Amino acid sequence: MSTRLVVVHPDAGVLAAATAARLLTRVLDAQSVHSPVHVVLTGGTVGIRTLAEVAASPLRTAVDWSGVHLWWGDERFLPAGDPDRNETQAREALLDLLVAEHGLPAANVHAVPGPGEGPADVTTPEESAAAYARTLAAHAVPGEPVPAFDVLMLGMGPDGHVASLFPHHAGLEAPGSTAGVHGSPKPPSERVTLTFAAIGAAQEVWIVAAGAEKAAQAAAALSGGPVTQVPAVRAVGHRRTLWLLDAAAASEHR
Ligand SMILES: O=C(O)[C@H](O)[C@@H](O)[C@H](O)[C@H](O)COP(=O)(O)O
Repeated sequence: MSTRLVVVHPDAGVLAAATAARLLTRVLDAQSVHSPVHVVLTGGTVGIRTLAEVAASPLRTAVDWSGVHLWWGDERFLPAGDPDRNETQAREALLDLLVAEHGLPAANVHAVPGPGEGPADVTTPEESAAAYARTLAAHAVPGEPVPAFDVLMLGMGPDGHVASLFPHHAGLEAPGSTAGVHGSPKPPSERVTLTFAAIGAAQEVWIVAAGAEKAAQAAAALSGGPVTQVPAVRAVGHRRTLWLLDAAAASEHR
């Protein structure tokens, strides 16, 4: 039985700082029980701001990063190092620091292959998705498609998308654990995303959203709107789903 919690913070800055503290203590709790710990990161302004808050937190030194694996819920299909890649922004905000000074093995950072990357030398979002799915499966319990992610973080767009799962898009019903995306309404148009099946494998799913422009879709998702219109409604954790909002994004939720 999955439980749901809605937590509202006064503004985006406090939301990012609180989510960073929550992530660090959740990783600490998880690694006191099992290793490795798997965390899925998100792109977007609040997602990256949360990583910067982790980098600024003294609590980061309490985590044994050698036993943590980091993944992405989605990625823009752009060349390695492109400033618009979620990976690039995450490395700049936090991951480079964790690798350089806190013992996070570089091999534990599982980037989604961009054009020309990876052993498969991918050329399309579908090839990248397939390569990413193979890596996910290689780190899963035998027979499972993806690891049992301890925490899977998601931002939410004003249209209610999470990861790169957009309203009325084919990705909503994609089989398997990953999918290639074309025609994304949020640029760039080509992306790679986890599917809802992969998202649902997470013990905890955290949807982190700030801003009045998210209020209508946050309220729609929380009241159970159709997934074709508000994909975030299907972002549910196996054990727990947290909606972490600022007051503006929560302003239409009753
Ligand atoms: O690749 C991406 O763009 C993100 O993964 C995307 O899903 C993002 O999290 C939402 O669009 C929210 O973004 P903002 O927090 O910037 O509104």
